[in-house]
Amino acid sequence: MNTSRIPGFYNMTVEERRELLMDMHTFTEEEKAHFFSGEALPAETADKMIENVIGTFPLPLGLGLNFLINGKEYKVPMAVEEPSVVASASYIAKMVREAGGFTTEATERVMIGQIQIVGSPDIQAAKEALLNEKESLIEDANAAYPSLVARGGGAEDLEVRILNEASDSPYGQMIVLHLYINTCDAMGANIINTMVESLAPTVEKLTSGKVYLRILSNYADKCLARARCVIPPALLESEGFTGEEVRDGVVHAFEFAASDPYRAVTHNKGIMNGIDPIVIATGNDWRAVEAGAHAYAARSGRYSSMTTWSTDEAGNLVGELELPMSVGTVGGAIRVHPMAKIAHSILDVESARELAQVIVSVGLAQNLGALKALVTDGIQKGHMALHSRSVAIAAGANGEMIDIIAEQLIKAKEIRVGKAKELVENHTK
Ligand SMILES: CC(C)(COP(=O)([O-])OP(=O)([O-])OC[C@H]1O[C@@H](n2cnc3c(N)ncnc32)[C@H](O)[C@@H]1OP(=O)([O-])[O-])[C@@H](O)C(=O)NCCC(=O)NCCSC(=O)C[C@@](C)(O)CC(=O)[O-]
Ligand SMILES: NC(=O)C1=CN([C@@H]2O[C@H](COP(=O)(O)OP(=O)(O)OC[C@H]3O[C@@H](n4cnc5c(N)ncnc54)[C@H](OP(=O)(O)O)[C@@H]3O)[C@@H](O)[C@H]2O)C=CC1
Repeated sequence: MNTSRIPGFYNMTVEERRELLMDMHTFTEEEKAHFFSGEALPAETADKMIENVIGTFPLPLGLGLNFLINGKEYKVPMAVEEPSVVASASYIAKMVREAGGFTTEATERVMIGQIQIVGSPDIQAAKEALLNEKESLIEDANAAYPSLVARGGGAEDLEVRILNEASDSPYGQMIVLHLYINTCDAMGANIINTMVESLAPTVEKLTSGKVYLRILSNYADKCLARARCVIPPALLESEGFTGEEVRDGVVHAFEFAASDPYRAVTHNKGIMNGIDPIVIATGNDWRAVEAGAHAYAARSGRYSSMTTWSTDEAGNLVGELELPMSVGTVGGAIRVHPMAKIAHSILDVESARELAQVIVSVGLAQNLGALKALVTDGIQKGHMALHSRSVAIAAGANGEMIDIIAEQLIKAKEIRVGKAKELVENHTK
């Protein structure tokens, strides 16, 4: 039974959770071996992935539960070191599923390759020359990656921009060619770079200029994913707060973030709390996603909230998130890192477009989790209660002592390492 609603999952042992997943999903023997061995990434594999390897740096991998997106169930693998993130995502996903779940959509997967051309004697003539050869440039780019074209992707369009045209610009004029490439299910950085590099000699000839940079743009604003949720106030009710109060608080919190970059950065960090863990767990490039997301949040010219929260005519809370999402289900480390392969088996998405839509849903849920806590009890109550276990470990607790010290910290309402050290000393006396 493929449901993502597994009440009490967090009360099971790690071993019990793994066993349950084995029953719910199909894994290869190799995946099972990795899953149970505790060795997430063998040193020999790590040594082939990056340079100067001296070890690996594991992160906890948890499951965001309860996600219902476009009517499909998802258990979301999340690799993250911060307590309460997974719990909060699961909490809001549970609420949203009661309201019918997330609805999402995504554009086609069009990524951008840039070619920088400097020193053309007649910049307008150079632009014209490139545009006149548009079809043959696209053909040449595709000839550099025929397997992508065979999959239904490849270079589809081309644009030419002139930068710094104004005479008072402090920087030199240059031409930038944008090649629009459908990268199918790959994030596409290497594919794009291969294509734009292959065009450079022709571009130099056509423009009589010098080509410098030939690289993808991480501002993937033609590769967008959107998520939406509509929540009746009754589901938002919280101890001491009506659903309407919570709803209005969330809308005010959004307006704060939309009006003030100091708040917007923290608000958006809360969104990335949900996004980065799934991007990491699925073996994707989280720096690329982070860079694109923050640039998109500043697309109006002013850095602002990535999400919007409003009230509809029926009084429901409506949340929306649209972001560039340059992720893949193939390529890069995805089929190399054993845990990324396992994460894909659990997540069970069929395409990069589907993965992108799951990711923005988690980002939207995570944002609401934080905002709901902030406009009611404050963040410390839920977050610090879960953080208390890390504090106990930092103070030297181990084994069964961890939960005992964590409990004592919560009771004392002093969740800090100094207090935990005192408690550990008393405990071991
Ligand atoms: C932590 C909760 C969810 C507790 O909230 P609660 O009301 O005590 O939760 P509950 O006990 O009623 O449980 C509700 C559901 O939450 C999940 N859940 C509940 N507990 C667990 C757990 N231990 N492990 C796994 N899942 C858990 C689980 O799905 C559960 O349903 P069930 O399965 O029981 O039917 C809530 O207080 C919360 O969402 N707090 C916000 C936490 C948060 O945002 N953390 C991010 C770190 S802070 C930060 O970095 C960002 C920030 C805040 O600065 C961003 C910003 O400013 O905007
Ligand atoms: N600025 C940036 O963001 C940069 C990022 N990178 C890194 O690049 C990597 C991502 O590049 P990417 O090009 O995606 O990865 P790869 O270089 O691994 O290319 C993906 C490969 O997947 C194969 N493939 C199999 N099935 C499909 C499918 N359905 N759709 C598309 N391709 C398929 C293709 O090979 P074939 O056609 O032969 O089967 C293709 O070569 C990441 O590791 C990233 O960190 C690198 C440079 C810059």
